[in-house]
Amino acid sequence: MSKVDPTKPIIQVALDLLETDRAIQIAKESLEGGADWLEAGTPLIKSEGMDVIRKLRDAFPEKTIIADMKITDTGAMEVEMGAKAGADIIVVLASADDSTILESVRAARKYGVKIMADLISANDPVSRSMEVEKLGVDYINVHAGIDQQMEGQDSLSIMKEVVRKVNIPVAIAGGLDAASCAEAVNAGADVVIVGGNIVRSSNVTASAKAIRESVDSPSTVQITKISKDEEIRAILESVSTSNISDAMHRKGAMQDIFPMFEGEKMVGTAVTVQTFKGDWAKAVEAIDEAKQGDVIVIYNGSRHVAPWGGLATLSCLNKGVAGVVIDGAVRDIDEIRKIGLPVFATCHVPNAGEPKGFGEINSEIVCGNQTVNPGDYIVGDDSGVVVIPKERAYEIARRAKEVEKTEQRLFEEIRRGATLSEVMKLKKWEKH
Ligand SMILES: O=C([C@H](O)CO)[C@H](O)[C@H](O)COP(=O)(O)O
Repeated sequence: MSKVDPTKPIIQVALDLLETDRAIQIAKESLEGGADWLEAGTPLIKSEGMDVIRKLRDAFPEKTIIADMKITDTGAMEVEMGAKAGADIIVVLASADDSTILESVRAARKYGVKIMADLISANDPVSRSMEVEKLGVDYINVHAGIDQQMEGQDSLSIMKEVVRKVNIPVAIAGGLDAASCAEAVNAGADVVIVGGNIVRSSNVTASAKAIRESVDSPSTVQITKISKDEEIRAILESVSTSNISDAMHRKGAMQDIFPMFEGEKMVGTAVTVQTFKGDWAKAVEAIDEAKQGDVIVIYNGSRHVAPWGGLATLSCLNKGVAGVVIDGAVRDIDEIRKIGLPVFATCHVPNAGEPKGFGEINSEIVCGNQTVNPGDYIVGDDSGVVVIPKERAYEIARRAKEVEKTEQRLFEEIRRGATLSEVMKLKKWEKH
């Protein structure tokens, strides 16, 4: 049960952006959707300095403004900066030394502001929450950082313990959406801090409104739990290969592999095939090894003799195979188009080889100049094919989703009349 007002938990929107003018516009749209508090996010403060707090204060004189400074040292000096710039609540790292927290609290009392202690990366967050409460902080934030979220960490289970141990209001942050906000409120969160799922949405007001509704009526929100693999596949279905390439810092894209017809999306886990020029046996036998939702990834190496065609493609449908990638040629494009299974290859030719039987199924291969291991996630669309190592699949999927969200918001701002370089302030961010 919330310690502040159980009927109206607070929505704090984290303006994790780089530019003041975009932050102010997005803040306005979030408030229209029902957000309560405005947070100058850490990246925004680093990019624009304390001036962004002054500008937020001028633009929103009545609103509670949080400066997410994540103070680690010189507590008094930094709290003074935040307070004099116009913040109401200043964020100190709970993992900072006790001396820094005490100095922050003393300065906060002097300047009439409050302190929120952020438990991000604290060694023993539950014990530390009790310690920082004793040191005098006003709020605790149980927080899974953005990089931590990408690796699957979340803050809800820790928050459930923290709310039982402290008497001050508890905030929660870490990739919250409408459903997880409802869960957090049900578990006793007083403040839900939402960044990406509001500020990078193409419709900020609607996203804030959805969070407002779930926070105000948390018991009506349906929570569905799915497996990691289902979650990875669902995210990869919703993003593009370009989003994934950005998330992988331009690694993972196969070279010289193209869709054989357009408009097909393919997501699945690799069954790998090493075969040889003019030999199609292993490529076709791999269909029998494949499970529902697999992608058959073949190295063949010939541009002139195809190890794959229409009959093999039709066989894939019977096994629920999600698609085929061939470093080499494919034939029967007209049949494959009718069958509708996504097939990606180097080129197409009419010639087939023979079923000689050389090669391996499910060994490490190189396809399109990328190493592919069995079980790696393979995604294809009109831009090409990317391979995601299975060990990093969840993280890359989550990061690709963040890339997609950022782009959706940029699309929206360009649609309103700006150009890409204006929105991104390209000149300002060129290397000095
Ligand atoms: O504090 C945050 C992070 O460390 C970057 O500064 C975020 O504002 C916080 O995690 C909320 O953002 P989302 O996780 O994107 O909801």
